[in-house]
Amino acid sequence: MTARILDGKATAAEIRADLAKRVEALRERGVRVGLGTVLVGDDPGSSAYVNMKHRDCAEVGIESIRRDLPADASQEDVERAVAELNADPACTGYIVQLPLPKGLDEHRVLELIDPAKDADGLHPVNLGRLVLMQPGPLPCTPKGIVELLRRYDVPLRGAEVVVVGRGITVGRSLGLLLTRRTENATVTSCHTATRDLAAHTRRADIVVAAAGVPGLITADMVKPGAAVLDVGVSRVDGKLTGDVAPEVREVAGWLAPNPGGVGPMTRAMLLANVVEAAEAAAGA
Ligand SMILES: Nc1nc2c(c(=O)[nH]1)N[C@@H](CN(C=O)c1ccc(C(=O)N[C@@H](CCC(=O)O)C(=O)O)cc1)CN2
Repeated sequence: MTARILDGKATAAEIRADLAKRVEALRERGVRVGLGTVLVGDDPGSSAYVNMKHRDCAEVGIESIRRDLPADASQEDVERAVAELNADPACTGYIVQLPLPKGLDEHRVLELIDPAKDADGLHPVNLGRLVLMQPGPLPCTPKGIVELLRRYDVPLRGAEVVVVGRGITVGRSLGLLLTRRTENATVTSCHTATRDLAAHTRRADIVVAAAGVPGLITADMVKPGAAVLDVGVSRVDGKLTGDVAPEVREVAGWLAPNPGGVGPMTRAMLLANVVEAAEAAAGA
């Protein structure tokens, strides 16, 4: 068996085309849509992601607002940038690119974001809404994963999903999303203290690998026909490397590769969150 590719790049392009029409409809009603980003430091990965987010904005017709701060920016500098974006009427929603350089208090910064402008869904109020299964902006990577699975008709209801990694941007939030009544999956959260990872993944209908350990998921750890989504990001010899070994393609039923799978969906969902916020504010 060779896995069907869950093509996040193509799917994200379709989503952007749809969002461009919605942005145009808002513009015709006099509503401006703007995405802000706060980038601290010069980490090449983070800079590349932020550049891609602004390139996507240009394609869709969303205005870009950038706050790029140097690597030695203080906590006060970052908090000032957040306060400016909270107050800026041109900014519909914004994100603080993570991770922040060491020494900065990430939680404190996320707490200062106006929850109504939280395009990442990572403010404690919005994460609380997710826990309570109330409407609100959803974290972009988990939202992108669910959208990708839906568009490729990967069955979710009652599916056994193993999520490897418990970070807030992916693993932890994804578990909350997939156990909502609209998704109805059964989720097992695996992490560094999981005793027998392979025993869990072999039982799974869907494996989401977000550990950041290159090649962690090997073919013998995957049930034939399962869906495998590679969300891990590591740089090996300067090359982006995922958590899923290449041979998994011969066993899995579906595969979201890395690059080209979940990453572009993360960016598309960020734009979707901004457009949804603008539409809600405009009563559209
Ligand atoms: N504030 C946030 N910070 C981070 C998030 C997040 O959701 N919000 N997630 C990750 C990184 N991330 C978003 O910023 C992200 C990851 C991957 C991609 C992407 O398009 N990847 C491409 C390939 C890129 C490359 O070649 O390097 C792909 O997978 O095809 C975009 C955004 C951590 N930080």
